[in-house]
Amino acid sequence: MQSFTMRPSQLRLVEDIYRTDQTTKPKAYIALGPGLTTYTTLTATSNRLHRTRRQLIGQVLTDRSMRAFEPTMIEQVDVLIRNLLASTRKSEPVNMTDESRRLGLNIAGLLAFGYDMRLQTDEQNRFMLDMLDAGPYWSNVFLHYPRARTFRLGLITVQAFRTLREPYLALVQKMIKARMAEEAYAKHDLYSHIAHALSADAESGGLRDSELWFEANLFLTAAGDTVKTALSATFFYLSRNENAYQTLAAEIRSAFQAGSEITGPGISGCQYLRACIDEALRMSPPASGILWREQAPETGDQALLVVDGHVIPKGTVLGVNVYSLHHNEEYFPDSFTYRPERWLEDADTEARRHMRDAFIPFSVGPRGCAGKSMAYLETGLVVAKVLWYFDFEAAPGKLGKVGEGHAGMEEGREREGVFQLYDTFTAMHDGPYLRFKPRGGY
Ligand code: HEM
Repeated sequence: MQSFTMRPSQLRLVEDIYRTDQTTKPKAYIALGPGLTTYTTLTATSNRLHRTRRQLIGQVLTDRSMRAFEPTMIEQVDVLIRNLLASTRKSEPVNMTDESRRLGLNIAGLLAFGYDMRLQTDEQNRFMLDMLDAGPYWSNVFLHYPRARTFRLGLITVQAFRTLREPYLALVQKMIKARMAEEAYAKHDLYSHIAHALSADAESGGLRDSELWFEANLFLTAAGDTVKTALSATFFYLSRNENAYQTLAAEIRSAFQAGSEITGPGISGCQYLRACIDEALRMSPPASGILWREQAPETGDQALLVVDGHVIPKGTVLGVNVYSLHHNEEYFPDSFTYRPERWLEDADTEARRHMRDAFIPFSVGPRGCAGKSMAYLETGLVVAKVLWYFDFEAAPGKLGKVGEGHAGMEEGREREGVFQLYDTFTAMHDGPYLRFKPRGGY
């Protein structure tokens, strides 16, 4: 008789399904890409193709590259700070989902195309945000139900999409044209890192022009749409948990002498900040559903995929639901309570190790997020700068309740203290509406 597990089994599933090169993305993932025959780093079903692509695009996402990109990011965060300041002059509450979407997508555009869409200050290009809501929504439908493309639903979607897609593609074309008109090293963006690999033949691991721009386009969703949720959720929980708010405010306000000192290296020492962000990512993961996998064809006909002691038939798709794992009481006691302190209790116990292993907002293994450092840098800078310059609280009245659960909503959505997400592979949400008050002489 074989004995398999001393470890709780959801962790074993994460280990066997994700922390391995025996699995890959199933074919249906193509729905998340630009077309039915074109793969990107995110959608590649061949692990070999994936490795090459990941190596190429990974160059612009390293810690070193992020240090060079940081001033551009900070300029955008400062635009947000000015917008929040303007809201205080008009005494208007601010919807943090809207602000975070504009900021997140604008920064993604700067890294992907070296192009400033000015989403935070100008209405003109904000149709991009509608496409980035509709795109993941429908891609998620087709990911789970690929045959829908061939049915009437497919036709209806194509029609509905056309009005959103045309201006979106026109702006993408404009960004590409503008970028190609400049020297490769004129900006610190994806192009500057991988222009050298363009037009090389496939054998040498190079990229065709169009493939580069599909990867750049992937950044818009991968970086824009996820960071928006991380930020909205962090602000939601801070505005409802006085202790966490006060502890974090004290940390940020004692760590820096001026807002201009808030930089990547500076916030890396702010442990409570990181704990607040991690706790928000745990409770409201930006990709909250199941990241499907199947046995990789490269493992060969004879290889067996064994998951938690079971042989999985070839072609079976499987995965772990991130939201449910992050709310598994075995790993996260009192899992619907926002408690950043859980990340700072440093006893090296088995329970603590299991908790860390069960925290997978960025997924894990070879197909885990390529932009994790960027995500922490961006969310950390925003939250720290906002708390440096402002005090904030939930807006009064009904507006202040937008984004939270309440009795009478569908089952599972009744908890007031929980930020409500709608799974679209990434997530849709609304709120929180916050009222800001400038601190000190700002
Ligand atoms: C809080 C923010 C973020 C979260 C929670 C997040 C989460 C994830 C997850 C769960 C995956 C795996 C998807 C799958 O298995 O299908 C992923 C992949 C990816 N993410 Fe992120 N992400 C975030 C921010 C970013 C940023 C800022 C970038 C920058 C461009 C980025 C780039 C990517 C890329 C390129 C992939 C594909 C990686 C691969 O397949 O090798 N992400 N992300």
